[in-house]
Amino acid sequence: MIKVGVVGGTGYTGVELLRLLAQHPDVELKAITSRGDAGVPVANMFPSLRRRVDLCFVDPQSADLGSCDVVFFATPNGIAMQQAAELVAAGVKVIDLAADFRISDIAEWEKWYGMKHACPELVAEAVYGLPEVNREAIKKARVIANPGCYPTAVQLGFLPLVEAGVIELDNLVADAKSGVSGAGRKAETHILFSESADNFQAYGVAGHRHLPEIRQGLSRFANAPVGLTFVPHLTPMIRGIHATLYGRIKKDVDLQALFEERFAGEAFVDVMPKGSHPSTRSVRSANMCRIAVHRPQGGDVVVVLSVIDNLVKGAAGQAVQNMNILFGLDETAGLGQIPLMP
Ligand SMILES: NC(=O)C1=CN([C@@H]2O[C@H](COP(=O)(O)OP(=O)(O)OC[C@H]3O[C@@H](n4cnc5c(N)ncnc54)[C@H](OP(=O)(O)O)[C@@H]3O)[C@@H](O)[C@H]2O)C=CC1
Ligand SMILES: CC(=O)N[C@@H](CCC(=O)OP(=O)(O)O)C(=O)O
Repeated sequence: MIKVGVVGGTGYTGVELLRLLAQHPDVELKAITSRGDAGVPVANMFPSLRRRVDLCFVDPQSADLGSCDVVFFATPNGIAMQQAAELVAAGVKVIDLAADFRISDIAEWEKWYGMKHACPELVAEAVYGLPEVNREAIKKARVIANPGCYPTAVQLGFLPLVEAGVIELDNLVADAKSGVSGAGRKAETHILFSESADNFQAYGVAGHRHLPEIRQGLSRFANAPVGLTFVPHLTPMIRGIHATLYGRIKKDVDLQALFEERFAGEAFVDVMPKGSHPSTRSVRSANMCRIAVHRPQGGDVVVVLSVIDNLVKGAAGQAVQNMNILFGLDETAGLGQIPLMP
């Protein structure tokens, strides 16, 4: 059994990790942290986990993380980078759901995240955990930077087009909508029910911190610089991201075949039949990205629709997928959930 620690077990991605890990055949949960709720049984806070998780939260300072095989950080940005080096030195694998190890350019990271990086040397060796691109490197990683939610939906949607040189790279557009759980469980005015329900709003148009992450990924796929306009929106649903992606076609290829071939054999990317409009509900609670590719009126613009559950393929599910790859398990172990309908 793989001994697992979760730092940040009281948050949304933390409890989602617990839901998935508690059903995983090869995992033993050893430590789940909370600063404010240390000593409280996990199942008291989350009755959905009654009879599945019998641990109490422990304070992160006193948690025995060094005896785990892998530790997930489901914490705000800037926490994992303070503890990763010590864990790695003790032979513990680290999977960070936050952004501490996602951006190779430290100055760029410090600019967008507004803090000094505590551990730049590990950024250089960390592997960006997008399995559909980096599977081989993930197998050997000591630190995995789990991708952001928007970056997962946007990169997977653009991947076949950018890799194959099918679209112009100077002016890609990603118009993305997220459910409110994307903002986490901490109290903030803009995510109050009376502010976010029956409402719809763009934000971060001038620059969102996922912009450099997406741009870095797309530039690597293309092996060339990429121009991207990224506009996120908050939409009144709990879970889900819907990304609508636009690019100008420069090479006339069978787009449906391109997508089907690129993702053939991928358990967690579903290329839908031609003409489809994937819904966020079709991936709710599942580790899945569903994609449809369109060429409206046969023109020179390609439109890709990419949907994920932000908490699963956009966070905890992808983190478990990375753990499976890292430990040589079946990549789908513990990730067989079928989305909830309705
Ligand atoms: N929500 C989403 O859809 C996605 C989130 N992410 C990223 O995952 C991370 C977690 O997000 P999310 O679960 O939404 O956030 P939440 O705000 O819901 O939870 C944050 C968790 O971190 C713990 N925590 C906060 N500060 C510290 C600290 N200084 N030391 C140790 N633990 C701490 C909190 O627990 P306590 O206060 O009890 O200690 C809580 O359990 C973030 O970096 C986020 O950006 C990534 C992809 C998608
Ligand atoms: C709806 C909402 O607020 N979403 C969050 C992004 C989600 C997230 O958790 O960001 P990371 O993946 O980088 O950690 C935001 O825009 O800040």
